[in-house]
Amino acid sequence: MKLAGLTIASFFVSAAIYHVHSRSFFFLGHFQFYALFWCVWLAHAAGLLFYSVILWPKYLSPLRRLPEPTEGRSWWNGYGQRAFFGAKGEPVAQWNRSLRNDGIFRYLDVLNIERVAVTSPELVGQVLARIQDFEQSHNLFRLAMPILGPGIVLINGEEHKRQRKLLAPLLATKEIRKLDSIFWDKSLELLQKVTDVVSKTASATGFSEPICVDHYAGHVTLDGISKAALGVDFESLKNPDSAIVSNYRGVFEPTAIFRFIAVCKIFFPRWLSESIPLQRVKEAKRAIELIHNVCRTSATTKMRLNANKDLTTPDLISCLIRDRGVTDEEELVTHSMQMLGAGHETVGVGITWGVYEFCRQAQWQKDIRAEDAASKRLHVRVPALLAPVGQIGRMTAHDTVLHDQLIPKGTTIHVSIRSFNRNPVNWGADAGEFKPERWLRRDEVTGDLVYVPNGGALTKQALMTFIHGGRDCIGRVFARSEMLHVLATLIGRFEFVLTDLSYMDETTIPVSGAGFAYKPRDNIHVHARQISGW
Ligand code: HEM
Repeated sequence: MKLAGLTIASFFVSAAIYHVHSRSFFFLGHFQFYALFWCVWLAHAAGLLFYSVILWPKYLSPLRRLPEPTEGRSWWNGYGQRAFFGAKGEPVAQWNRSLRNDGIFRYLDVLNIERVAVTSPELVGQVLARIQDFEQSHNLFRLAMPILGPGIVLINGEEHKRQRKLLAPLLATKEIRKLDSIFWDKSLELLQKVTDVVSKTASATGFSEPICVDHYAGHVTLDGISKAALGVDFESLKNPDSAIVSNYRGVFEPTAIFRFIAVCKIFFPRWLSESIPLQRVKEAKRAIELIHNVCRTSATTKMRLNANKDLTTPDLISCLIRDRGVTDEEELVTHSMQMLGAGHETVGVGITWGVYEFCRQAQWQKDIRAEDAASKRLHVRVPALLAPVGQIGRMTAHDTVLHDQLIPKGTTIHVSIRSFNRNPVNWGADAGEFKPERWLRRDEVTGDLVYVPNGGALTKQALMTFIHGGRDCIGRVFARSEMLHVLATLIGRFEFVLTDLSYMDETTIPVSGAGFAYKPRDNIHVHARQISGW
């Protein structure tokens, strides 16, 4: 928009200057006019850049009085490099620990664009509750809309409300139970795959060659969500190299090119970013086309079946058609894409971190096999505690006030889930330590372990993994159930150890800054050994 405005303004200014000097209206055929136009355009662009990179953030913005980190900050690019390469949510978590603040601070991002980080339970609660003031990030919309369509995760306002009302009941506990058989089937298929690898590659100690957890977690969850949401099995466990699977999974590879393309999508028009001559761009386009076709075919087949009263499958799209009367094909494709987008990578990354955490805590692997109901409930919560989505963004829909601070329209607000889940205000002085045993208590009378639902949290909404408020994750029951099935079967049959023991220290694991999920950049590899008797 800014680029178009700049060009139009430069055109008229150059035309006016040219006319004053030459007294002619026929400037379009003259070389001098174009030379003048580019000079004016460049002068405008430099002025605009100076204003937005220096003048506004440093001398004019009402946000400049908020506390902010300054150590190691570039004078023109703020913490842009860190934001580009770093893991989502981690910088805000670190600044929240080191910077004196009242639950709200500012930091400068790429080209000194201002970001507001909100960290205290009260302010985070307000940002998540006031969804008309703090909308879904427009950058996320620009990035994901061409892939996922105008669906619930990306849109705002009345249409968001309508879609949420339509979809949320389909993901309630009662409905998710109907999908259990899908989760079991897929977990067993995965188990067989890993069993094959272990029996083929086991050494004298019984441990297998390195197994890439991300690979299997990504495939089992792609199959799970495609079957449960669309009623179509992508069969990625069976055929990981099929066109649809390899292209689609490639879209989520958190490489530097991924990030570069994402930035281009934010700053440049869609036609331009989509015509970048990179293999990755072509593959992504191909993957989206393939998936769209699958979603469309599935929707039309189901609508036909429904017309004959033959639609009996429990998947979400079938429920939308049969029980909620949705018959618009385009809308069904959008819902399918949103479910695939929201419910695949997130759960896959959750399972990866779950296996990682079990490797760090060998005793838990034994506990879970001991079938203690309370510790089982605790341990399957582990991936959720680790927060597969590190941070969310919101954008102010208009000038608004938060904590007596005026926040201009269009400002991006960041809530670091990583920071919130480990904030002493929420969990006490030992918040930084990963202690899932917070969720367990020994009953004084019976001596049994009892599961404590809120984990002894000091504030009501301390666990932010699925966030809270009017845009909280409607897929949380689905996610927990799928993770439970997959992890319980894996840990039940295998003992896992990390291949790289330096990774026992969580802080040594490089995490990708690309993509939506808080994903290990170089994957997690483990050795697996089959437990006798399982
Ligand atoms: C461990 C796995 C998951 C995690 C950590 C997770 C986390 C989140 C988070 C943090 C949000 C808020 C995003 C934002 O507002 O920017 C969200 C929204 C959402 N999630 Fe999940 N999610 C998970 C799995 C799922 C699954 C399996 C589904 C669907 C089957 C799903 C469907 C959705 C939808 C539709 C929204 C948008 C809700 C709205 O805007 O009203 N999620 N999720």
